[in-house]
Amino acid sequence: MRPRIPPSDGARSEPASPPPTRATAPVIDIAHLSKRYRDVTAVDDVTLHVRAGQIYALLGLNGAGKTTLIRMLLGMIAPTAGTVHVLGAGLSAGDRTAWARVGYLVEAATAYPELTVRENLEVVRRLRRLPGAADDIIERLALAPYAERRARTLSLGNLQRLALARALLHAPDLLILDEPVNGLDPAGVAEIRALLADLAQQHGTTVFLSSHLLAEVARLATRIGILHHGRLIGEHDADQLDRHRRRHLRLTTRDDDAARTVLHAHGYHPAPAAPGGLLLTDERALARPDQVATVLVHGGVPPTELHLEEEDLETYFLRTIRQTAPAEQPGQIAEEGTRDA
Ligand SMILES: Nc1ncnc2c1ncn2[C@@H]1O[C@H](COP(=O)(O)OP(=O)(O)OP(=O)(O)O)[C@@H](O)[C@H]1O
Repeated sequence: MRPRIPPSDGARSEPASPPPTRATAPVIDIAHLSKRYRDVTAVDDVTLHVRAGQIYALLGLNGAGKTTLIRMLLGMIAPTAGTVHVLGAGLSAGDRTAWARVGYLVEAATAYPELTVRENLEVVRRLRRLPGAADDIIERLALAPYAERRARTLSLGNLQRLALARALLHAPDLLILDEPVNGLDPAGVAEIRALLADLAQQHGTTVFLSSHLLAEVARLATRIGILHHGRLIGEHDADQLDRHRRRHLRLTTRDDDAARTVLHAHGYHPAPAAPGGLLLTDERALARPDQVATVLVHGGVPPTELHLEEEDLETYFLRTIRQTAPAEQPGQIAEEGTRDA
């Protein structure tokens, strides 16, 4: 276990209303952050906080401003306005103590092409003066079969694993990852998801990551921010996401007009569905589909099919984005949203 942020100094023995301790202070504290490039506002007045142990996923389509925000977080570029604090410090200010506790991966994974996977990790280990060998991290990132291969011969997915291994080698308290699952196949995505979840749950590592794979990454996060055109248009605790996803009861009968009349008579509000059948969104219908079926049976129009359907995460995210972008054509957004890595 790595050292945790100490609690308040304990000089007083009596419990009192807790003062704001370092343990409760955000690990990442971003306030009114903006970055403008001539006529492009890449990041627009973003305020967000990431707390210790959270896995915060910043989700957005290509060009939403994710990389720009992460580069400001790491002090690689200067904000046009606003402030950024990481572990209580500004990383750009060259605070070595904070840097020693941060692992990061930004944009395309790179490595020394002529060195093997193991040698690449050894370089980082020596630079950081870390004890031991790199075997543990090689195992954890499933890189053992490639340990003696030169980096230039690796697939994109394995290069990404190597980049993650480098970011994790010094067991950082905070991991900042820009598109960490880029180039990985679905099995690779699932592995990285398990690894990050384990780091957060078993070791208390805080993770801040960005991705355009909305649904894929949302399943890993404990908190989600949606970035669109540089603006943070929504934030949710992951366990609250289900509340926001639309649900409906889809039913078909042999006579939809008769079914609609029966349902109306019982206080439901059916709407026509495409390509046929009816949709119900009444809370009462969603909570008790069996009662809807009973009403229809008693009314002489038994349902031939009855499904409780829930919007998937991808659809939910795209709807959220679309609602804040009325000027755009839905088709454009859908295309953008389904674009692959
Ligand atoms: N150095 C730069 N000069 C001018 N415009 C830039 C620069 N860097 C980024 N941008 C613009 O800022 C916007 C946000 O880009 P950014 O790379 O941060 O988005 P992103 O969400 O990371 O996208 P992607 O997933 O495609 O990497 C884009 O319109 C991009 O063209």
